[in-house]
Amino acid sequence: MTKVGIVGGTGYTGVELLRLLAHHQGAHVEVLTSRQESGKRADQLFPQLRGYCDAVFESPDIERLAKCDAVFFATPHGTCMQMAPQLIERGVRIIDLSADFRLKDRDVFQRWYKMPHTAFDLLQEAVYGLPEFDRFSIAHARLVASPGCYPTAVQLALMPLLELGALETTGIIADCKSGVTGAGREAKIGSLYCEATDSLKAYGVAGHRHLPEIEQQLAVFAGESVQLTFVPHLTPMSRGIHATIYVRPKDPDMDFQSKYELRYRGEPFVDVMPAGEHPETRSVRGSNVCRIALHRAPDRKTLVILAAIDNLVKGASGQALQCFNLMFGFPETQGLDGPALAP
Ligand SMILES: NC(=O)C1=CN([C@@H]2O[C@H](COP(=O)(O)OP(=O)(O)OC[C@H]3O[C@@H](n4cnc5c(N)ncnc54)[C@H](OP(=O)(O)O)[C@@H]3O)[C@@H](O)[C@H]2O)C=CC1
Ligand SMILES: CC(=O)N[C@@H](CCC(=O)OP(=O)(O)O)C(=O)O
Repeated sequence: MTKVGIVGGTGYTGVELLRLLAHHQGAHVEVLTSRQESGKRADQLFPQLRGYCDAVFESPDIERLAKCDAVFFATPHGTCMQMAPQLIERGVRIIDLSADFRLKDRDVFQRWYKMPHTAFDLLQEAVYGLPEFDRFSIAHARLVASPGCYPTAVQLALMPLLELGALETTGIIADCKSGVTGAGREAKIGSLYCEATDSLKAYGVAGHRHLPEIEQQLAVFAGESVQLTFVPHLTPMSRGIHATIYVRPKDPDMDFQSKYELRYRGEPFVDVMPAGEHPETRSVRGSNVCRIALHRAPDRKTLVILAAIDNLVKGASGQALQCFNLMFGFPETQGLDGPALAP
């Protein structure tokens, strides 16, 4: 059994990792941390885990975590960078769900996250954990930076055409909607039922911290800088991300559908829907799948790309587990099989 640690086991992504790992044949949760719930059994706080998880929360401790083969950090930004150097030195492989190692440029990180980066020597080594782009590097990584939820949907939606050099690389618009679990489990006024329900609002229009992450990665696909307008919205659903992306193809007559089908052929977690379909967040609820559909706008010059993921699965814990499987030689779909929970 591969010994796994989870730092931040009481958060939405930490608990989702526990749910997914319950179906994993080759991993055992050896260390599970929470500073606030230390001493309590996980299945006492989260009864859905009764019969599946015998782990007990403990405070994060390097010596305990160093006994694991892999440690997932399901923690706020700034936590993993404090512990990662010591754990990597001890031979532990790390999958970080936070943004600590996603941005390659330390100054860009510090500007957007408003904190000093204390482990910047690991920034270049960290592998960005999007398996559909580079599963080989993930498989060999000591440190994987699991992508953000919005960036996952936007990248999978745009990667095929950017790789082909088929898009105008300015003026791309990504209009994205997220469920409330995207904001984490910590008590915040904006996440209260009465604040979030029966309403929809944009936020971060002037600049959201996922913008530099998305632009960094799109530039890797395109081989040139890509300029994007990214507008996130909070929607009254618990899980899900929906991205509506407007692009200008260089050749509007290109057969986009077949390019996507070809690019994602054999990908277990990307579903290119038949032409004319519309992905729904409920069709990916609880699943690691990103569903994509392509539509030509009536002007015939604009292509509209739709993508739906579950922010807690393909947008976070599922993708992190997919990376773990690649790193430890398990089938990539281990613990991630099965259809979504819809309706
Ligand atoms: N929610 C989502 O949809 C997504 C989240 N992410 C990222 O994943 C990470 C986790 O997100 P999420 O699960 O929503 O967060 P939550 O706020 O729900 O949970 C955070 C967890 O981290 C623990 N924690 C907080 N501060 C520290 C600390 N200083 N040291 C150790 N543990 C700490 C908390 O437990 P305790 O305080 O008891 O120790 C808690 O278990 C974040 O970086 C987030 O940005 C990425 C993609 C999607
Ligand atoms: C709805 C909501 O608040 N979503 C979060 C992003 C989700 C997320 O967790 O992204 P990271 O992994 O980069 O932290 C936000 O906009 O800040």
